[in-house]
Amino acid sequence: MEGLLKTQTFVCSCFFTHNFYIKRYNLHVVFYDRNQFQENYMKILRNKGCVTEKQFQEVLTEIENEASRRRNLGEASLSRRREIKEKYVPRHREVYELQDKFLHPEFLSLVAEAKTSTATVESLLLRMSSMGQEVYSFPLFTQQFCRLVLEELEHIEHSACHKGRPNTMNKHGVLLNEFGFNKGLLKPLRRQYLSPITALLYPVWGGGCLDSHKAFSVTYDMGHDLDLGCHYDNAEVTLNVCLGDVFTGGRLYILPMQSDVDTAKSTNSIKCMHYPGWGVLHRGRQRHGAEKLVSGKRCNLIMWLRSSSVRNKHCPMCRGVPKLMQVPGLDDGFRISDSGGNQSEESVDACRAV
Ligand SMILES: O=C(O)CCC(=O)C(=O)O
Ligand SMILES: [Fe+2]
Repeated sequence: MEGLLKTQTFVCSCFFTHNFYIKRYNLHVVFYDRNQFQENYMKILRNKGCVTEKQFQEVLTEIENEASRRRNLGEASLSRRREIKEKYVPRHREVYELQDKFLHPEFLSLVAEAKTSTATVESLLLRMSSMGQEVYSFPLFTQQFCRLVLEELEHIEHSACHKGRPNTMNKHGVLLNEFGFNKGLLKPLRRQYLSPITALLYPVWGGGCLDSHKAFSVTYDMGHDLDLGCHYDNAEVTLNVCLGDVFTGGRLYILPMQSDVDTAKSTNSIKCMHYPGWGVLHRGRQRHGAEKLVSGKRCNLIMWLRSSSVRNKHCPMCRGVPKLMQVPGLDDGFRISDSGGNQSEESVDACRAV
């Protein structure tokens, strides 16, 4: 579908009102206006140490700035893409085109197995590690490819072009689609390599009918962010791949899903060490965060994998039926077909989601 028809892209209107993150108080909030905010959060914030009028006003200003940034985001993204296309000269052109030699031999064998008609979760588990609670880890990229990507990201960071930052929580890192990583690298990675795996691992979460993604890098360093607060992703399935560098600490922790706690499947959180080249797959709505980096610098590639046939029914961020808005420059993976039904890229008949 994609590439033949012009895909109409949408965001849920909650993007402009929900999930504002106040890092200082480690709090996610909904913001419609000052009165509603004061009524809903004054007490909560006070309990978290936001006690003076000045502190409260600072929080308000921060959220209003973020709300305004989101309103202008589509336009800003389009303008950055124009600038990048005109001015950015890559350092390593080859990393923009996926080649099998970038992929770890064990990952290629995992994908080959996933593509067979006899593949099962059990047969995949002979080639990947289960961390419990539908969290899986496996080698994905070669060290050499990670090194090239890290150098490219460094080159991007030092370039004069404006950079789109991943989201409210990650200010250090870059939106990879704006720099042209999607077409030749990330889209083929999702379609040809990840989808066969996610179809088996996450059938009820849209793993069999992924049709878009949002990808970005995240960076933690001694001079700036060291950790990441607990959150869930705007994704049906998330891929988190460590690119390097040399670091200690910074483990990914993943909390049990409420449904797993209810059925007593698990009450323990999972801790994943990051190894350069290794990827972790988890459900996007499973709450998680990054522990404090102890030394060095860590950079990871995050792909929020999306399935329109799942999210069209249920927005992962506000948890309601999405109120779709078309905003030039913004795409949160919701889709509407010409006939008004749900339509997804490559997958309508292949979708195993319920
Ligand atoms: O830093 C990490 O490994 C986690 C990043 C993450 O969860 C996110 O950006 O959504
Ligand atoms: Fe996340």
